[in-house]
Amino acid sequence: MSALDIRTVGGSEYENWLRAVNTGFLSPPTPGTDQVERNRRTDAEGASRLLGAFDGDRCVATLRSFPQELTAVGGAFVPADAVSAVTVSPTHRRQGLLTRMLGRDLAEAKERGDVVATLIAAEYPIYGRYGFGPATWASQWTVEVSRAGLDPRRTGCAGGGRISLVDGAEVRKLGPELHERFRAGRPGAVSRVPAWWDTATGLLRSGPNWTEPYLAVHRSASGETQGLVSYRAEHLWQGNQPEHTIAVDWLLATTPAAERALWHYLCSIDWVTKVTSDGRAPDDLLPQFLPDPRAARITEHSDWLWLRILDVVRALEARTYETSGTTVLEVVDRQGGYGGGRFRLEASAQGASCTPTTGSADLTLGIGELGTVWLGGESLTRLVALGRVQEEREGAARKADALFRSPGHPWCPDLF
Ligand SMILES: CC(=O)SCCNC(=O)CCNC(=O)[C@H](O)C(C)(C)COP(=O)(O)OP(=O)(O)OC[C@H]1O[C@@H](n2cnc3c(N)ncnc32)[C@H](O)[C@@H]1OP(=O)(O)O
Repeated sequence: MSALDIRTVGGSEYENWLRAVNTGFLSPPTPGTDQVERNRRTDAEGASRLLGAFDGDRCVATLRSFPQELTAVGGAFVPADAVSAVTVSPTHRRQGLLTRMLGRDLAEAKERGDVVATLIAAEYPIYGRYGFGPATWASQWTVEVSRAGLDPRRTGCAGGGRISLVDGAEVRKLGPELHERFRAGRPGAVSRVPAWWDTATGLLRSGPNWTEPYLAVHRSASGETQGLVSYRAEHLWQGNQPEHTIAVDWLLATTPAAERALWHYLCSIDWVTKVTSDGRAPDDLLPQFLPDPRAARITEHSDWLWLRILDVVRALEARTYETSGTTVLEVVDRQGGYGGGRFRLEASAQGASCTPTTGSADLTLGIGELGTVWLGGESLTRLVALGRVQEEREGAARKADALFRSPGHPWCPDLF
């Protein structure tokens, strides 16, 4: 283990710390004024906790965490310790700095009473050893517009809704409230600070290469804002034929009608032959909005949000369950003191109770596996088949799956 000093980073060390973040992420090392301004704002608004490891005057390792709310199955907002900007400079890797920084951050999160820790993993093998498991997945979709079967003469919304192009100021006004309604209905979604909207609309920029996106809002017939989309055009002329691509930065909707209208709008823009979007839910309704669903293809699919349960009792009591039933879980946590133990979960439509027990277990699983099934995006039966969860009683995984399953896949549209 490295003997370097790890400490909370204060104001005057901020740019030194940011230089280390850029170095770890292989970005140009010296932070520009745009990046410093944007990150300072985001960190101040988000009440970020910054850790750094110092070798002499130089910051060589970084970790940022901040308070977040994560939507559980059923819509409750659960307090989370969101972890990001994890870097160790190439000169100081594999000396235990990540282990020390994350150990300290998770211990403080547990002490504060956070129920889970969350992060987006840069590489799959890093975080499993710390009790994290993948809990949401994201897909990249590509729509071949000419195969979609949409009528090119129709641009209107069904049901009297309306789509308007708007500027950044309007999105900053409408977005936060729309997002609050959205995240209440989507397990896996996370809270946002106001700076998220300033960054998405260019008021805050990370560097000189920023270009302005197109922004459109969907309003229902009664005038309620139900959807927002940000997109850009990638130009391609084949001879004298336009074959442009619309690349969606993000698309949020609170009703299927608004979602359908926004995708149809994007597919109806003249000159456009392809519409692409990263980071969508694996069970996105997009293909089913098209007369020919095969026009929409998943071109990439990967794990996205990772979860580390810090408090098994509160995590299991915070979510709802599809049916009534009881299961006893032996939860193995290699990092003692966080989440391990044997727990009896009793679930019904009225709520759930989870209590430590000495009764015999139905299933034995790691804390990371519990994180993986908690949002309903993975099944215990599959994890048993993979040898990652052990059935202590025949049929226990299937029975527990009936409790844990959720009507839709969890989805986290944010990168943090
Ligand atoms: C939430 C986020 O911010 S995700 C971003 C993560 N950061 C990056 O990917 C930037 C580039 N990488 C790095 O900065 C560093 O390599 C880090 C942060 C991933 C790891 O930092 P280190 O200080 O080297 O990790 P540390 O020495 O504590 O390693 C602990 C264990 O994890 C293993 N490990 C660390 N990084 C990796 C990796 N990328 N792939 C596989 N195993 C890894 C180590 O081998 C070690 O295993 P061991 O205990 O069996 O020997």
